[in-house]
Amino acid sequence: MGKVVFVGAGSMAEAIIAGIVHQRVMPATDVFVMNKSDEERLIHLQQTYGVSIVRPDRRELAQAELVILATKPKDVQQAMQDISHLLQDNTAVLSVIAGVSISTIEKGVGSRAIARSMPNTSATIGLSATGIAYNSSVSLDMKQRITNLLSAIGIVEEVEEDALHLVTALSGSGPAYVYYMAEALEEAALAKGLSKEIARELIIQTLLGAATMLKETQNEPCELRRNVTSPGGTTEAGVNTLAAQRFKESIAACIDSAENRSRELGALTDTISIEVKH
Ligand SMILES: NC(=O)C1=CN([C@@H]2O[C@H](COP(=O)(O)OP(=O)(O)OC[C@H]3O[C@@H](n4cnc5c(N)ncnc54)[C@H](OP(=O)(O)O)[C@@H]3O)[C@@H](O)[C@H]2O)C=CC1
Ligand SMILES: O=C(O)[C@@H]1CCC=N1
Repeated sequence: MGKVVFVGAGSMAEAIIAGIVHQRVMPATDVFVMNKSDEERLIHLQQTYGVSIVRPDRRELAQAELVILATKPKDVQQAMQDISHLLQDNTAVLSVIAGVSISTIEKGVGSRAIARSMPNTSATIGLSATGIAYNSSVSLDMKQRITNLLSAIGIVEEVEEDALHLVTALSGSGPAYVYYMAEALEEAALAKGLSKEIARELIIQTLLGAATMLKETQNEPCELRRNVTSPGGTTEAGVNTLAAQRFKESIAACIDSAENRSRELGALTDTISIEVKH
């Protein structure tokens, strides 16, 4: 991959940069970062990862093989307006922004190779679960390069663009659900007198062990659950309580709300018209 420019330098950009740099996918100095105004943030990324800061004339945008859009959805229109006239025709654009459609990005940066992805913050440690969709201008070669880049931060699954709303709800937001579960387990344990240190260690190992069992045994989650559940035992008592409190229905409603919000964010950005300079 040639030069890569991140437009937006927040937590998601940092997670991807950390993955790219730690996995040595490309020289850190070929990774450039720019944002709206927070210079301290750019310096932090430069000092932590060895990436380069886009210069004031933003010449790196004209030299980029790939531009990664990593702003909040509400800021992407302005960001695209600021950069589109600086891009070469053969520069590809990869978005990591929730909800924003490929057609909105095409309106913002012109007709070119565009990929829309949904990684998650586990990218920081190379364990993102990333969904991706492409427009028809992305060549097989560019798909491969983008997949290689994103593989440095975890697994990559190509899906139809519309499915990215669901992917966002499932694996984009997913780490937060797991952390919420960890919070709940820890609060329950602390309330019953276990020390925070011991509770934390037990919970981390339990989540890690369960995720690893799912991956390594390839068994169905319900089968693994049954293996833990002795008839008349403690797990049955606990799981029955979760079922009575409508655990699965809560999770289904959670995914539904997050997917709907992704669609809403997309609809909001689709309706804003921008002045395109290219
Ligand atoms: N956090 C997550 O778990 C995930 C997030 N995402 C997506 O990643 C995107 C970024 O999220 P996150 O990193 O958390 O957001 P942050 O708020 O941390 O970062 C947003 C960045 O965008 C920059 N920015 C705003 N306007 C412009 C502009 N006009 N030109 C250039 N840069 C601009 C900001 O710069 P400044 O600070 O100077 O204003 C900031 O660096 C979101 O769209 C989100 O949907 C995707 C997957 C997971
Ligand atoms: O909450 C959000 O909107 C972003 C997208 C997925 C994770 N964080």
